[in-house]
Amino acid sequence: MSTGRPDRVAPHGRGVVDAGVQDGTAQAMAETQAPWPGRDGLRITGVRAVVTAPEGVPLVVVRVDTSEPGLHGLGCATFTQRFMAVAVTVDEHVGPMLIGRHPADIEDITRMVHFSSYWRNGPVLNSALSGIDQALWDIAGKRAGMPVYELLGGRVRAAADTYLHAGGATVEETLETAGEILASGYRHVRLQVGAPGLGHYGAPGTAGGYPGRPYPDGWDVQRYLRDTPALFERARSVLGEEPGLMHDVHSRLTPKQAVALARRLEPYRLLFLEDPIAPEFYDRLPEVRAAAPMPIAAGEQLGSVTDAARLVREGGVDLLRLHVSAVGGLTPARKLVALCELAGVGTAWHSPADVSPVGAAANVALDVTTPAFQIQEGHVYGEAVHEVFPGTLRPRAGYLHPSDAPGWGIELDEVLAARYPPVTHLHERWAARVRRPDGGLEAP
Ligand SMILES: O=C(O)[C@@H](O)[C@H](O)[C@H](O)CO
Ligand SMILES: [Mg+2]
Repeated sequence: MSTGRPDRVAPHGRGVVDAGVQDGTAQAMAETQAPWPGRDGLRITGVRAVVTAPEGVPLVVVRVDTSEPGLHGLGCATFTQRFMAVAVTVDEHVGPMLIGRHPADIEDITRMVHFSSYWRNGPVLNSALSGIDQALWDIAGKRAGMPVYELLGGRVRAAADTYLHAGGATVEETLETAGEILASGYRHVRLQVGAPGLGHYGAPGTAGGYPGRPYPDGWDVQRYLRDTPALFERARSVLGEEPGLMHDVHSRLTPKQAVALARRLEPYRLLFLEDPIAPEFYDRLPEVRAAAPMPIAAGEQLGSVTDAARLVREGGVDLLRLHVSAVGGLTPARKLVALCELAGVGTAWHSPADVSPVGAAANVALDVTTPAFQIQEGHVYGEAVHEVFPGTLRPRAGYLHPSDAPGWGIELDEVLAARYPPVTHLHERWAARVRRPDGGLEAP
């Protein structure tokens, strides 16, 4: 792993002598090799994680090297809240199993890695798996001379329509930002408004907003249930009928509160209402969805392909909203896409600042190759990200067009990446403050 922090740099074999990997020289493990001959002599020669935070958010990518000079692949393994755990999983546990394998055996390699821990799934293991999976797809594309979207069967649309976030301290501030986003060419915008104390999710608060309460910086659910319909009522009168509007509850409501909010928002015709309830209660999403007048989008916190499939099969979502790396990468995600297509469920992949540009490119490859696609969350990466990851997609008139370069079309400048060392506990410092005014912790 390369993190730009010398104290954390951990080359293979750090203090641990492995049966197959010694002295930092990668050697193939006999047991993890395919029981069939490779079509040619190409082999995986190295696997490592790189952690970098060019815009403050720690990103994890995996680089897989091969025996062919210059032929390597990149995959997104970003789980920003636990980036070090993912990097160690890649470097110490998973990477060595890939040495000597032919990079074309993506399905077998990812199944082998998945089964090999016996206890499997979860965001740490799946993010590591995604890093290698997407890197192998990148290599496959480069070998074929094709962008990954062609390997997936080719386009069914030109580009992915995206939305950005508008979140202000007041309704007017939120709508001002929303107006700027719409004026710059986007057709859809996610609206969040602030509140006293912590603020509502995605928008600022005011310190000490609930004086005299046990926790004056808290978040008040009843206030949220009043503020949100007021935000959307004003939004329609200011922004008009045309823009697509959405809202992220960020999983803070009970199923009944979620239904009440959804009904109050009906006149404003949201494109979707996101994460109305916490993942712990996903078995109650079907009842929320059945009672909600607008499409329900959920799933960014899923860390299991099985749980995601259940959400689709049991009628919990109108729009499946995966953090693709958290379910294990492109290989499991494309199976879920096929399930969505067959079940009449749409897709709206998670892609804010804590998805790497490689992951964002994987999202777009899925978006442009499935009829199930509905909309894509967008994030305008800062220039530092473009420098570290040359080829990072730039939205054009609100659309993300896939790169036509082979693979993902994205490279990684590791020298520059090292200039942006990751900082721990950014998200945790925020999440630990999400409490009600009585001091009780809330799902963040
Ligand atoms: O839909 C979103 O973009 C948010 O839910 C963020 O992904 C979440 O706060 C973690 O970064
Ligand atoms: Mg969200």
